[in-house]
Amino acid sequence: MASIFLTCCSPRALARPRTRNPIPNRSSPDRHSRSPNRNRNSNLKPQKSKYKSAPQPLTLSGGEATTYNRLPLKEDVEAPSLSFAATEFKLSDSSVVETDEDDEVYRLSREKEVEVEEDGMDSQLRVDYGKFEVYEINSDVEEDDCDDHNDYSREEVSTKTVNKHSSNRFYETEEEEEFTNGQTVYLSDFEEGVVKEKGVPAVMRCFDRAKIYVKAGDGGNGVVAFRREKFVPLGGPSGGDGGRGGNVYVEVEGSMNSLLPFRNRVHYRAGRGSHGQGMMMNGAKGEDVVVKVAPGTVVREAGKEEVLLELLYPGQRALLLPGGRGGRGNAAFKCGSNKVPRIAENGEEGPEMWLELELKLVADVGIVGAPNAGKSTLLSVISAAQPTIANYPFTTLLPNLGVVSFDYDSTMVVADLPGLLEGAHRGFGLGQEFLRHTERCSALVHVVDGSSQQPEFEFDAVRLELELFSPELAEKPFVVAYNKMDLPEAYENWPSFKERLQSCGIEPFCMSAVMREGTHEVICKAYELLQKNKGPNQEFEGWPDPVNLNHVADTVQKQRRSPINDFEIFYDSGSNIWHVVGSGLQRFVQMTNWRYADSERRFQHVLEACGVNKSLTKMGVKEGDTVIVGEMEMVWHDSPESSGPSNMKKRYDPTKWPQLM
Ligand SMILES: Nc1nc2c(ncn2[C@@H]2O[C@H](COP(=O)(O)OP(=O)(O)OP(=O)(O)O)[C@@H](O)[C@H]2O)c(=O)[nH]1
Ligand SMILES: [Mg+2]
Repeated sequence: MASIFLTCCSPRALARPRTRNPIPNRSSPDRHSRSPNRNRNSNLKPQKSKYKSAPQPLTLSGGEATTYNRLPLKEDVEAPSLSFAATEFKLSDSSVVETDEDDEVYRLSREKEVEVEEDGMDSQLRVDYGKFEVYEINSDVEEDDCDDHNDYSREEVSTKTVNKHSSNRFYETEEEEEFTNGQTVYLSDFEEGVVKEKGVPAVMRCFDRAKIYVKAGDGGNGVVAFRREKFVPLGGPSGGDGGRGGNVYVEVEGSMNSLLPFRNRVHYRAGRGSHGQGMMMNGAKGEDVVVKVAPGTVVREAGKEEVLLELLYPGQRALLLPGGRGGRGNAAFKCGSNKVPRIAENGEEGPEMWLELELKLVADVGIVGAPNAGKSTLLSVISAAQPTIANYPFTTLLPNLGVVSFDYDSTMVVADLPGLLEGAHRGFGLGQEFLRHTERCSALVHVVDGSSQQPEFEFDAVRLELELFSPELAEKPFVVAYNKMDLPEAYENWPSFKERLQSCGIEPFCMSAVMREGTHEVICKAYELLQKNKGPNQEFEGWPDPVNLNHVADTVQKQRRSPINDFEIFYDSGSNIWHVVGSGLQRFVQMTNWRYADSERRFQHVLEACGVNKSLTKMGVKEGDTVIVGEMEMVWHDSPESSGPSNMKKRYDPTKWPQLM
């Protein structure tokens, strides 16, 4: 385990919530303008002699804020398990923090010692580095995060951590602390997969993930009515059927490129069908609801792995949940033996479900690289996209898409992703949050900041992160674009970088994104790779079979059509209760309107006809036993002429009566 030293501010400062953005304010004079004019001094094509004679000052934007990402050796990361319990990582040769053996919580994967200065008191604070998530974000996102109601409460998490460290004054007042090097640390439980969720601001989390509730409309009820009209004696039953409930559709909206709208709306309910009316008037159909998602959205049922839908192309529409059938009115029950039926059905309940949406951007080429390498600048140069560009790491918090067009026929969609940090595959930084968006890319462009201290290591770091995140991702064809060639240090490093990569069989490209030099070659190469490795986007020929998209609705319909005599019986010997379970039977119970006298008779008849009574007798039901079918609870009575369940009562009455004192 490793240790790290942290300088603490005054306790007052600690107690106060502090911005997580260690980056200079936008209005701050420290911050460099993104205008290419600042590079006017530097020549477009650096000439060695010129830089030697009059080297450009290192204050040129683009070179100074580059973060150098040193990665641990791959074996060091891979060897230990990432599980929570008692795992040791050796990230450096620093001293290992002693942890309390009794407390499993403190036995974490990595620990770094933090030196704290507090009110003149210098002390060595032992901080469990594994509990921190390190990232930098910009302040407007932070605000967004704060007002998120669905957000996992960071305070909750911190409180837990505070309790664990209750003996430590530093943690009693502080949930976040800044490292001296400008990084902000949040306390959170270090549990694989959970850390990322808790630490990532809502706007970023909701960018490509959402959880929504959908419900198809219930069918309208049928009614009992009789025709009464002058000169029409015995007009007969005239109760109309209820209207069908509205359906739930999921449709791909081409203009959407995130799932952020689902932050504002979570519940999608289709309208219920109108009830039938007298004079044979059927109810109106309920209003459909269309859930619009971005191209590339994967739909799952909440908590399940199985993918229900994968919606890739604008205009695709899937019928997810069909609305409930309208109940029949008494006119529908008229028959030769019963010309005056006093019975009508309830509308069928519409199915409901919680869905998890996940967006994997449909891009042909993904631009990856360390923070501040110039990825967004490249995208802005090659496409009409206008991503935010600034001279500090993690300017890009959400992926940006741009369309590169070579001519009318050949275009490709390019995604600029947030920068990758050391440990990104374990949730550090932001990049990993969005790495899955490259899974659908056919090629990658690695932008390397040539002005960083060791561009080769920066490149290796990103490669390693990709590999650790997903080996398939690392196998995708890629172009290496060595950026910022207009800066002297980049120019000087280029030969060694090129040599190093060539020795590995990679032919790197050099460019200056700001000066728009060399970018065309890079993008042409990426296009060439794309053509060679056509992904799912290119394989698409024509619209997919619409029946496939409606398979969820088909399953629901199939379930609805299941025969009424398809049931199972379970016996609870402790309480003498017989449970009769079968979707056809349960649906029948739900649609029976018990207010009408004929309904109970019909129900008894159905139980007899579909063999429930016979099966119960065979299984040994006794006088007084309870029989439960759907929401109805009955008592079994043996009688010589006809035995069967009677004394029906609803198991749970949904009506909530006010409590009278
Ligand atoms: N001198 C020089 N500066 C560049 C060049 N390309 C980008 N920059 C500068 O580098 C800084 C970072 O550029 P971005 O495009 O925001 O970098 P990024 O990789 O998108 O950064 P993140 O979004 O934070 O990961 C900006 O100040 C750019 O103006 C270049 O070719 N030459
Ligand atoms: Mg960027």
